[in-house]
Amino acid sequence: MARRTMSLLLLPRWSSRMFSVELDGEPVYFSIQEKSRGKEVSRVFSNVQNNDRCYSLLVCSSDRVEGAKFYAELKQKLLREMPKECALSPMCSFLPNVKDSLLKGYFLKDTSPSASLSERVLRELLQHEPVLVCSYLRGEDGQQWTQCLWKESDNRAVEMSRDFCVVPSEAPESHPATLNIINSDVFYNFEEACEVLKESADIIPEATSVLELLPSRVEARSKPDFPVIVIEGLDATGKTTLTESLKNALGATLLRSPPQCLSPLRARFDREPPLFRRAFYAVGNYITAEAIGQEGMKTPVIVDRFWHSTAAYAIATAVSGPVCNLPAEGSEVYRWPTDLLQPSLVVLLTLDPEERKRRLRDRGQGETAEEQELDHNQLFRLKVEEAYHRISGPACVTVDASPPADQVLQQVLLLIRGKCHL
Ligand SMILES: Nc1ncnc2c1ncn2[C@@H]1O[C@H](COP(=O)(O)OP(=O)(O)OP(=O)(O)O)[C@@H](O)[C@H]1O
Ligand SMILES: Nc1ccn([C@H]2C[C@H](O)[C@@H](COP(=O)(O)O)O2)c(=O)n1
Repeated sequence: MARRTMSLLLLPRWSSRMFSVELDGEPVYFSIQEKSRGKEVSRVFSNVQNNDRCYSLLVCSSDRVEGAKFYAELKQKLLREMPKECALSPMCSFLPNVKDSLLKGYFLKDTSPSASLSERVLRELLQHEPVLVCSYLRGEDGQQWTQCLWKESDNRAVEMSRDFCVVPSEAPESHPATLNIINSDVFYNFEEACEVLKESADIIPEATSVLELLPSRVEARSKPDFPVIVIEGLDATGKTTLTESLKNALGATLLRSPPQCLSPLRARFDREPPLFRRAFYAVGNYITAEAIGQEGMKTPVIVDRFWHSTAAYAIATAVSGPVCNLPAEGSEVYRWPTDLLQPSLVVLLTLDPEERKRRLRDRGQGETAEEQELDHNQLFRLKVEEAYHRISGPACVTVDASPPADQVLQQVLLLIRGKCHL
């Protein structure tokens, strides 16, 4: 196994860090603080029995491509190699309010009879991979827990200090994922998204094919002469139906993001971790923008999904838990990219979840993993919709998509005529 590059950035500030473990889809926070009597036990440890063992693993790579790939592989590796009694919860560590300080990993609770298998797997990971490994020791009072960082040289667990222990913490002002959204989940200019594809070409050969389809740089084009109308919404809200009708009604050109030329590569990137998947969709918007620039000189242009989709799905996936965990309205994560063509109007189709499900069932096509997630996970659906609403520059205009298709069309035509003077 090749030795991977390890970042030492966090070690000296370990005690300033906060930790978050996902329990039932909700982050539970703790930190490492000076021991004092009467502190509560963190909820993370409240159901740990005497013979159970707890560990944390944090990915700590100085190379973002390697780190993203390894984080995705780590889960599979742990599921494969750890004892079957070992439960895995996503966790992270971060410096509150410090951008790019997020380290992702897993919290492990091992209830198997012996420590030998799990400790062998963890020792091997520590030797060969960019990970920090900690184990947790219950204090003599049977209540407080100490965090022990494993030392790399001899694979021994080293107690940070008996004077420091795990204590529950209040949720930070913003969800930890927010600290790393920019340029990991959402890209705010063409160059940043391209850079990820360039860096990943060694491990994802298809990245080279995507790069070959891209404009060499994004040219500052003059605004198209004709209006550009983007139709957004969750799957099965009626985008395809409406965009086809608008095309006919307005004599418009219909474009999509991602564009047709990326279709053969899409499934490959949908299987990749968020860093690569999101960079793929981000550059797709720029290819579509090129086409909008050309077609918009000749006819009105209708676009089926654009930047709002790219950002809203990425933010909603990155941020766990309920809608209130999303970055607040007005946050910089909702801003429009500096170099991406701005449409004249963005329409967001909204639909009652039951009606959307009925339409999905009636359509009977396969769903992508993210579409299945939307179906099963009410919270995720709410977060995507809310993120759509918060994106600005241009903001979207909501249209109720539950009436019959011809009525939705008339409603949107009214909007277009009002806003775009068509
Ligand atoms: N206003 C409407 N009333 C009833 N059914 C509709 C309406 N609009 C679309 N449908 C039907 O709902 C289903 C989903 O519509 P459509 O494919 O247009 O959605 P979509 O948003 O493009 O989905 P996706 O994003 O998954 O491609 C289709 O079977 C379509 O015929
Ligand atoms: N411009 C776009 C278009 C799509 N996506 C992503 C977001 C979802 O994962 C999925 C939905 O697309 P659909 O299956 O309805 O074609 O694709 C994006 O990020 N940016």
